[in-house]
Amino acid sequence: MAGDRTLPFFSLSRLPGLQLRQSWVPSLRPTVKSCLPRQRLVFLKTHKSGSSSVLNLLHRYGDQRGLRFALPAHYQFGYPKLFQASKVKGYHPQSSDTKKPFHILCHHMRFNLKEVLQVMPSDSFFFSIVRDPAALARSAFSYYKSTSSAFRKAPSLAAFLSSPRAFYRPGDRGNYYARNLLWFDFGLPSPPETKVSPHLPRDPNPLQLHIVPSSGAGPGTLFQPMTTAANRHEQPASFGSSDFGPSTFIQWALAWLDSVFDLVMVAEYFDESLVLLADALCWSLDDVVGFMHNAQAGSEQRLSTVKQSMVKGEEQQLTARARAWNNLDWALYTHFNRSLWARIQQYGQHRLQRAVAELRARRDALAKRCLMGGKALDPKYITDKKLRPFQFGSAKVLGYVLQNGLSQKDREECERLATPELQYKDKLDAKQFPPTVSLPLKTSRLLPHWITN
Ligand SMILES: Nc1ncnc2c1ncn2[C@@H]1O[C@H](COP(=O)(O)OS(=O)(=O)O)[C@@H](OP(=O)(O)O)[C@H]1O
Repeated sequence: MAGDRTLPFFSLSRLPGLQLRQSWVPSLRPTVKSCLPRQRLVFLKTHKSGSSSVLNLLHRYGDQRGLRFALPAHYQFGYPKLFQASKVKGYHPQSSDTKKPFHILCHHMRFNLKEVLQVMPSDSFFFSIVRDPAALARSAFSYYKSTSSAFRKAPSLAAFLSSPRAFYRPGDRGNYYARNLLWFDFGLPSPPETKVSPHLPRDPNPLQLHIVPSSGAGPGTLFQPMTTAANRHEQPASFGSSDFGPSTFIQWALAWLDSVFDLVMVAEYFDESLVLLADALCWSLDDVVGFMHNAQAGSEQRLSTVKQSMVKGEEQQLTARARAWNNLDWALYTHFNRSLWARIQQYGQHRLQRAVAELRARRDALAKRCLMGGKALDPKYITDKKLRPFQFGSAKVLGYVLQNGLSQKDREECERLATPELQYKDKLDAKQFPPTVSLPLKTSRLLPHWITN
């Protein structure tokens, strides 16, 4: 695979199964650093899945090392439209991987591999995070209550999930938040009730598949994978199958994601995921330790629904309905949950447990040192604008207040850990694009031409 890194553009370097398998081999000797820290990263920031907590560690890592972020003009890359390279601030087309100037691409987007690879080298580390669709639905319902027309009409999440079609119409305003949000964020199309043209473009993104109305070709001609490098390798058996239907489509989409993403974290196993992330990137535990961001007040009970053993009947029903309604996300979630645990097995369960315990101890120590009350607080206590999270949705978004009397060094470190994503993005933006001093006209006229040109 090393050779692949030198190949131009996207087509040859991210092949199903190959790069993935190699980058998934965990390091064997944790104490000896024989690897080089990876610093070209693409993080697909999925919605309502713990992604802001990951963003904070990426912001800090890049900030402290002077890495260049591919930043949106505002806070997202034209979402819900598919990502376009032209939305990156300071982007200029570069054909060669080595000339691509950015290290980290990590703000909200709808994933679009072809365009991402216009901005980021093809050997970047691609990762993302998923969350149990039941927990995600609870979070999204509260956050996007007024944004999604389906949620807006529904009196409660329970009412919505008991008869979602009474409230939900696919193309209506903001309704990507109301169903299969992860699938949408990964840039995947809906599976065929519709059918797929056999003639497909040279494009690695399944969104570019030509989906034709179901009155079109017969079932045997529904689908062929795109004419990319993938064609130079064995196609998975299911591709040629004559009974191609939604489940085959889902399997194909998951296989495609496996070929693109080096790691998909799972919010319910956040710390386990962080340990694997540090290992895969050759980063230290200190690089990945951080605080939880963007939690909504009252959500503690909602977290880790898959781990709760004693959920009430109603909650169980709601969970089951949310997973069924978000069937594509459930397929994604179970797939990546399985991959995570396979990877944990490879890493070693005991070794992982020790690392997770170490990570938590470091987080606890940081919380004690940095945070008033040692935990996230109601925004009414957060008067410092730099630290107050953006308030949106029907619940309060929690944030942090720093301890008094910190040394300057501690204060800087604690502030980095506690800074919400929007403020941190603004800070990085100001650093990468320092405001140009605009001199009064009279003065600038007096300046020599080599300064003004
Ligand atoms: N470490 C960790 N583990 C598990 N869950 C976590 C974690 N960090 C954040 N969260 C929960 O994720 C929700 C916010 O997700 P995002 O940051 O992705 O939201 S956003 O799309 O950027 O607005 C939000 O969920 P709700 O509180 O249920 O709304 C957070 O509580």
